[in-house]
Amino acid sequence: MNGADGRPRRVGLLVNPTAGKGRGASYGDRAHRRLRRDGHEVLDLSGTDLAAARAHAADAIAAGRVDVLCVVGGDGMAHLGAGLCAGTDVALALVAAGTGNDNARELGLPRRDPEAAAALVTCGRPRRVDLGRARWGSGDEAGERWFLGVLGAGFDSVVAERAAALRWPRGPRRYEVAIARELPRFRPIPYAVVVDGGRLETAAMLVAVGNGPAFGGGMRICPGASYDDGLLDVCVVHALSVPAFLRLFPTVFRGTHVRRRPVQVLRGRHVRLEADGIVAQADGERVAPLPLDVEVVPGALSLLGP
Ligand SMILES: Nc1ncnc2c1ncn2[C@@H]1O[C@H](COP(=O)(O)OP(=O)(O)OP(=O)(O)O)[C@@H](O)[C@H]1O
Repeated sequence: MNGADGRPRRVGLLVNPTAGKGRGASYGDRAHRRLRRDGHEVLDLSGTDLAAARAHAADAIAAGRVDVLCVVGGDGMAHLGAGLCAGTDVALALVAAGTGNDNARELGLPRRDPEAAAALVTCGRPRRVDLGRARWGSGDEAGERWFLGVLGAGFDSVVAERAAALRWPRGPRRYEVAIARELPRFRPIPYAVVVDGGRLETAAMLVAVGNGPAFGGGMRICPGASYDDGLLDVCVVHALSVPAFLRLFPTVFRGTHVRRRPVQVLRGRHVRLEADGIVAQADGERVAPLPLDVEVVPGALSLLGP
């Protein structure tokens, strides 16, 4: 079937109904209606959970049944979609419906407007963007994960692990509770960070590897990162007292923390992160315990943008 512009569009639609405190379900319906109205053939690949959604979409892509994958959700869905489309000819469309939407915002995509976002399938321009690829383990234990925005391994990911383990409260408030519990006991983490062969050993609060600039709902942890420069930005927040760490926190939303002395920014194509007991998160999704090797893969994703 042809799209409104005459180009063939078989659209795999992947909706996370839980995204944005339940906004995902209605945004998914609205995106679906818009795609159908624009004349596209829509294949609903959504699942009851993340694993089912991933399996449906991976099967459809492997079988050559879709030209475009349209994901409806937050950064977690952008993460999933980027990984599914990486290295394929299937273009990704993002319908931002999350709480953070860091990638959609930094990529200049519509937010809170599912019709406008879905319309990019018809009239958007495909743009090649870089992806990060994290690899770990060997043999049967080996794994890899693509990511679009930021991979974090430090205080941020310790808090995320803690929040995931909490039964109560639900939603973003669980991060506030997790921060309140972790902060008093948190000690700088001994890391080895190897960027293009240059090894840095340091005690730090966190290390973030950015293909894009932001994570955590507007925190521009790697403000100089660009999705199409063929490089990863690495932000190291060296050891700080808890009060000094708290004072640094608001500056991260503006990205001005990088001008402060305890913060160091490195840039390169390959990054190895080593630390004991730290589990990395990327695009807000759990990845794997360190050590990890991260590389940038230039132009790995075709993204539909304005
Ligand atoms: N049916 C489903 N399909 C996909 N993911 C689901 C589903 N149900 C629950 N999830 C969970 O939703 C998480 C991703 O949420 P997503 O990022 O899309 O929204 P958000 O957390 O509200 O937004 P943001 O990450 O931008 O703050 C995944 O980790 C996954 O476990």
